Amino acid sequence: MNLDKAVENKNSQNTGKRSTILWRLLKLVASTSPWMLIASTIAIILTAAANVLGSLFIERLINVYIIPLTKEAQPNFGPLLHAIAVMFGCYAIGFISNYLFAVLMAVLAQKVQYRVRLEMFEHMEKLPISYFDENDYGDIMSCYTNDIDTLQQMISQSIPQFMNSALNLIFVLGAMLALSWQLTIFTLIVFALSIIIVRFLTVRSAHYFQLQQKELGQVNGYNEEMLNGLKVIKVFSHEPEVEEDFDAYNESLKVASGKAHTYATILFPIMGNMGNLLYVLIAILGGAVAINRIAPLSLGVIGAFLQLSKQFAMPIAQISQQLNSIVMALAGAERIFKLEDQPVEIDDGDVTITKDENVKGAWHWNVPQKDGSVKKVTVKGHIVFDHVNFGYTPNKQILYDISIDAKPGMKVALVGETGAGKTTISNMINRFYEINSGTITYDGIPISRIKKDDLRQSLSIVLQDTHMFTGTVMDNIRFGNTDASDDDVYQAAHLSHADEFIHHLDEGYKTIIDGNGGDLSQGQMQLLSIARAMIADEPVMILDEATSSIDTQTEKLVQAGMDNLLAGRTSFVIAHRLSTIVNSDLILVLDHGHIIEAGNHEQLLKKKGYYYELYTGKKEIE
Ligand SMILES: Nc1ncnc2c1ncn2[C@@H]1O[C@H](COP(=O)(O)OP(=O)(O)OP(=O)(O)O)[C@@H](O)[C@H]1O
Repeated sequence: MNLDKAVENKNSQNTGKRSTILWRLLKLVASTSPWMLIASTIAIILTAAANVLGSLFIERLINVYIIPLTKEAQPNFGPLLHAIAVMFGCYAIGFISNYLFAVLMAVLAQKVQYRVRLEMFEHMEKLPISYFDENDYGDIMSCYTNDIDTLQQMISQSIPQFMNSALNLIFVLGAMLALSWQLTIFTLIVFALSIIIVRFLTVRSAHYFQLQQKELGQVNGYNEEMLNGLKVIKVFSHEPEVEEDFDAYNESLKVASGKAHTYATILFPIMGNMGNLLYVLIAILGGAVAINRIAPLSLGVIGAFLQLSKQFAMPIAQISQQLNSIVMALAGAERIFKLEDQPVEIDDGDVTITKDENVKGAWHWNVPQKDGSVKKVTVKGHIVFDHVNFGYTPNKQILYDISIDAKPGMKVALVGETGAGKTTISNMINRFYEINSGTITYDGIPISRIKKDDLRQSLSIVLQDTHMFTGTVMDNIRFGNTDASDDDVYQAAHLSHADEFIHHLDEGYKTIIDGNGGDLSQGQMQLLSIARAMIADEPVMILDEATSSIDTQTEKLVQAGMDNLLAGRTSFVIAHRLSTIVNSDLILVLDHGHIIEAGNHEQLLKKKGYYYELYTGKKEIE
C-alpha cells in the first residue's frame, strides 16, 4: 500500500477519535473556567461581526456618501466624516473585543495547563508499578513537557485563531451574499478549489506531525536512558554504538519533522496568493458584469465585495495553518488523556493501620466488623504466604507455590541465584503487584483487605537501588517519618553507622544532597536509606540487598545496629553475602521461583544440599 493511501485510511479512522478528544478537551476547558469561556466566545463573535460590519459599510460609504459628493459643486464633507467615524467605531469595537479574546484565552490556557499538569502528577502517583515497567520514562516525560506545551499553545493560539477565522468566514459569507449572490457563487467555486488543496496538504502534514511527536518521545526516551547509564557506556567504551543508535532515532525525527513542516509551510503561501488571485478575478469579473450591465452592480458593491473577498481568503489560509497545530496538539492531548485514563491501583481494602503515638513501635489494625464497629488489634507482624503463584505477565510464571510462615519477630532470609524470585517475593508483600493465586495474610488478615497505603506504611523497605531526593541529609533521613525529631534522626543515623560519614560532610546533617545523591557513594546512600528505614519504626522490614555496596567492615557494624533494630520485628532479608544472614531464624533457598530448601543455618548445612554448597563455596550465586 503506498503511503498516501495509508495516510488517507489512517486519517479517516482518526477523525472520529479526534472529534472525541476535541470534545473532551472542550469539556476540560469549559469546566476549568466557564465564565472565561463564555466571555471569550462573546468577544470573538463581536470581533467577527464588527469587522464584517465595517467592511459592509464601505458600500454605503461609496454609494451614499462619496459618489453624491463627486456630483456636487460645493461638497459638504460633514456626513462623510460622520460615516467614516461610524466605520472607525466598528473596527475599534472589533479591535478591542479581539484583544480581550486573546487575553482571556491566554489566561484560560495557563489555567488549563496548570490543571492538567497537576491532574497528571496526582494520577501518576496512583498508577501501579506495572505501568512504569511497561512504559518508557522518556515517553512519560514527553507527555509532561512537549504535549502539555503544545496543548497550551493550541488553547491560547491555534483554537482562538481558528475560531476567529471560522466566524469571520461565516459572517463574511453572509455579507457577501447580501451584496451579490453572483459574485459569491464565483468566490465559492475558487474557495472549493482551495479547500481541495488544503485538505490534500493537511492530511499529509497531520500524519507527519503525529509521527514527529512519536519520534520525539523516542529520542527523549533514548536520551534519558543513555544519560542514566552514561557511566556504564563509558566503562564499556560503547560511545560509538550509542551515538549510532541515537543518530538513527534523530534521523527519523528529522525526516518526520521535515516532512511535517514542509507540507505545513507550502500551505501558507499557496493560500496567501489564492487571496490575491481571488481579488484580481473579482475585480475583473465585477467590472465586466457592471460595465455590460449583466447584473445591477454598483461601484460601492464591488468596492465592499473586494474588501470582503480579502477577508474571506485570509481565514482560509489561517484555518488551514491552525488545523495543523490543532491536529498536532490533539495527538498530544490524546497521550495526556491516555495517561490520565490509565487505571489506578485498585484499593478496596477496608482495614487501616494506626501508629500509637504514646508507645514507641506500637501499631494497631482497625478492622471493621459486620455490626459496623471497628475492632482495634495490635499489629504483630505475622506474615504468611500460602501456596502463592505469580507472574509479571500472564504467559510467564515467576513464583511457584510459595508458602512461608514468617512468625512475629522472625528474621527470614531469601537466598538464591540472580533472577530466582527473591525481590519478587518482597514485591508481593507490599502489593506492588497482585498475586495470581494463593493467599498472603498479615496477622491473619488477607493483605487484599488492607488499605494499600496503610499496608505499605507498616513495611519498611530498603532497596539496593537507593533513591535520595534533593534536600538536606536530615530531610532525606526524615523522609521515613516526617514526624521524627532531630534527635530521632541522629539516633537512626548512629544506629545505621551513617553518622560517621555524615560528620565528615561539609555541613554535616545540613549538607544538601543534589538530585539522586550525586556526591555520595553508593554505600553512603545505602547507609542513609537504612537510617531512613530505621526512623520509620515499622513492624515489618524488608531489606533487599540493603548492604551490598557497603564494605565488609562497616557492614558488620551496620549489621549489629540492624540486629538491634530488627529484634522483635519481622524481617525479610535478601542478601548475596551469606555472612549477613547466617543468624536468620528461617532461610529460604529459591531456585527458578521454587522454594527448594527451608530451615535455619545449621539445619541447612546438615542437609548438605544447595545452601551447603553455596555456603562452603562449592556453588556460587551467579
Ligand atoms: N517488572 C518486571 N516485569 C517482568 N519481569 C520481571 C520484572 N521484575 C523481575 N522480573 C523477572 O522476574 C524474575 C525474578 O526476578 P527478581 O528480581 O525477583 O529476582 P531476584 O532473585 O531478586 O534477583 P536478584 O538477585 O538479581 O535481585 C526474573 O526472571 C526477572 O527477569
